[in-house]
Amino acid sequence: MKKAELVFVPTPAAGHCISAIEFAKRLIHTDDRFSVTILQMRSLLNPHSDIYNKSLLASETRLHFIDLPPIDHPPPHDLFLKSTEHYILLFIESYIPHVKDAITHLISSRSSPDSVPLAGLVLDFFCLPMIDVANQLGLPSYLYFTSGAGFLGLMLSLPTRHSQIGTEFEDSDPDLGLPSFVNPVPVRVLPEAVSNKHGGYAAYIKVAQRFREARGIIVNTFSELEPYAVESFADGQTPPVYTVGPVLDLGGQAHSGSDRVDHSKIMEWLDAQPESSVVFLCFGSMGTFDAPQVREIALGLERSGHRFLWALRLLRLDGKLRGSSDGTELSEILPEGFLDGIGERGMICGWAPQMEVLAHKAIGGFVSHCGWNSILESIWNSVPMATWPMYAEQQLNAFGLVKELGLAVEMRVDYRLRGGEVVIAEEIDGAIRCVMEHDSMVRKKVKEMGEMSRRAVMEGGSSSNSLGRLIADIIPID
Ligand SMILES: O=c1ccn([C@@H]2O[C@H](COP(=O)(O)OP(=O)(O)O[C@H]3O[C@H](CO)[C@@H](O)[C@H](O)[C@H]3O)[C@@H](O)[C@H]2O)c(=O)[nH]1
Repeated sequence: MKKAELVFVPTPAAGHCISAIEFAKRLIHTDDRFSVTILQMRSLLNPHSDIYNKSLLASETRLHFIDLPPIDHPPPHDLFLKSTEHYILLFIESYIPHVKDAITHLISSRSSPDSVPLAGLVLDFFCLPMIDVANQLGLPSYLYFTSGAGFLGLMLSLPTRHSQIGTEFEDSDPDLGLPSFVNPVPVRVLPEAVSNKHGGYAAYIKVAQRFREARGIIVNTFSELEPYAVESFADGQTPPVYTVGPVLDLGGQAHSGSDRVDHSKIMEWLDAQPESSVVFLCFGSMGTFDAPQVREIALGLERSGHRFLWALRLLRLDGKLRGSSDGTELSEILPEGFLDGIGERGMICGWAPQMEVLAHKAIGGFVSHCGWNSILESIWNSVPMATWPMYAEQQLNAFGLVKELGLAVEMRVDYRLRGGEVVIAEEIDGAIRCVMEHDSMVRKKVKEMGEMSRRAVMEGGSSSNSLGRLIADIIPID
């Protein structure tokens, strides 16, 4: 039997890395000819990855991890504050020599005729400059895209616009006609990077220019969710696109590190709540708020009168709470009497077992930052969302959910607003009421889409078939 080993290079941040690992698991569980080696850079933002990886090593015999040596000169931290995307790209590019060494070593260790040959690289989108390494070593490269097809369409369109216009987007630019969206897309919902003059735009262009060099693009979506976008890729220029999603950490294993808050307490509290009565607020692996915004959320929750579970993280990446001193107690930030007043009506935690929470019958709505994994998890569990995008492509995802798909209620948030503006309690209250009480159409659509998402990955479903086509491309039938 012909076997094949793939080398995955994920961006070392939770939203990317865990998705890539889950896809690797999907691949090896679907076809026992595959094994996967994952090259790991030092984690940018996910200190818990080690715990997860160790547990996987014990259970997945065809999944291997190689820790790349640390880089000598990481980019200066102030670049991160000017443009996260620029920083991440520089960080990843510094790893190229280590990636090349690791793969060269893997190839030379398989020189005997009965060893499993390397069949290609699977790269995260920030890792696309590593296509050069693959080319030098004579290996094909696939892109594993951890976000949706709508955003993929934007990335594919950037090189053409860049060759014609050559500069960053401006807020005054007219709405954009993107093949991956039915409606014209306002520039204000594009990722901040495309307007960023401190390296963010240049980083996006650099990466976007490599997309069409991939042998195939694997996307964590399913064709029933974004049919318009998926069809737009059949343009004769885009490499084959394989929609393989939802790829999810269904067991919630990846996010259950031992130092997380007491998950069983959260689940016990949910068990005691009536069906569909709790609104869940959670903002991804990196979403944090400053003190004034935390207060407004608390006031919004109070006004709405709904039961809530709020995954609240105060600390920023620099370890400090903006507008407050380090180590500020929650009770000093929240409105007076809030913690005493909520009684059994609400629960605040630092990190929630999101997948498990969304699957719980007590959850009636989800206020989400619209990270792509959160969106898929919400759809999978048929939970309607209220959108609160924060950074990266989340505003575009929110636009897609609300305007194109009708799967979410819009909260008016302009994440580009800087300088102390907050989303006020009235807006938060309104969105919570809308998602919990009024929008039966959204609820119905999410339920239908949730069912479709589960069918997509079953045998004969669209994503399962697409994965089959990908496998046939990697190991062609003789
Ligand atoms: O308290 C928490 C917070 C998060 N999660 C999990 O963490 C993951 C978060 O992923 P995602 O929703 O995609 O958010 P980010 O971590 O912010 O993901 C990054 O990567 C995504 C995929 O590329 C992008 O869509 C986002 O914009 C980008 O910020 C999900 O699986 C959640 O279930 C928890 O389990 N508990």
